[in-house]
Amino acid sequence: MVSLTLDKVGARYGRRQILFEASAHLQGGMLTALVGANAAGKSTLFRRIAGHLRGAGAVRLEGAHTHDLRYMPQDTGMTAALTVYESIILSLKQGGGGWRLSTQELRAVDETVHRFNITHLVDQQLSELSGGQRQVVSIAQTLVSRPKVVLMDEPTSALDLNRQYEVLESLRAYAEETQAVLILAMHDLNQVMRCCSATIALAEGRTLAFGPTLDVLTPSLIRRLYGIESRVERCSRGNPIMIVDGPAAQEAI
Ligand SMILES: Nc1ncnc2c1ncn2[C@@H]1O[C@H](COP(=O)(O)OP(=O)(O)OP(=O)(O)O)[C@@H](O)[C@H]1O
Repeated sequence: MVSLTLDKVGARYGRRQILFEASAHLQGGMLTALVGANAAGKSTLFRRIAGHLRGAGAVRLEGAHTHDLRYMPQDTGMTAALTVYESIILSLKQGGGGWRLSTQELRAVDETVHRFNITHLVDQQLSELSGGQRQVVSIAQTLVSRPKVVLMDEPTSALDLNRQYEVLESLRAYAEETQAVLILAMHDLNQVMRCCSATIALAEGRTLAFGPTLDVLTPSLIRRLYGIESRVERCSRGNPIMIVDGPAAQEAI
């Protein structure tokens, strides 16, 4: 089992402190959401965990090494003159090991292409993809090497409703199969409630709450995070959904 512990993690850009003692303990095998308002520090926390930024506190991995970690930033900028298939192979080969593909590696590429339902895109040039297609290809590139720790910055922000469901289900299946730690920075709280077992809530660089998603995403926390009045109800299938009533009164925040 893989686990990731954030122990009073801090981070700064130059002299500006962005993260303050962010703490959480994440188990593998499920999806964890990272939520918070714009500029709360979600991407900064990912950069700190990925080792792109230094800072106070400690990031501890158990059952995995730092080379097992993949970070998919918000803007993946696909400019290389490659086909989708070539780009996924390139991602697999980034860890080294020469250019010859073993049967196992070929199987990993094909499995990933199937998992994310992009077989029809494999021969297409990256430059010819739509925004949503690029996002799914980027997810495939991130997971092809079967990393044990995965940080994804808004992985479904460009996807239509159907594709969001499909991709989040595939990510959940990947986490279960590999027992990997997957953290997804997300703004769609309904998708978070549906797919993510645990949630970290970040506000102004501090972890306000961490735990089972439905315990974290209470109306009072949502009011505090976003200044929004909301309530949680059940849809016709019994799943929790968040109803937004509107902006909270200033004195209530
Ligand atoms: N490279 C950088 N240099 C200086 N400041 C930065 C840099 N990147 C981000 N910041 C600042 O750090 C703060 C947190 O930004 P971050 O990108 O981590 O927020 P976020 O929670 O991911 O936001 P969003 O939901 O809008 O993507 C912001 O105030 C931002 O201006």
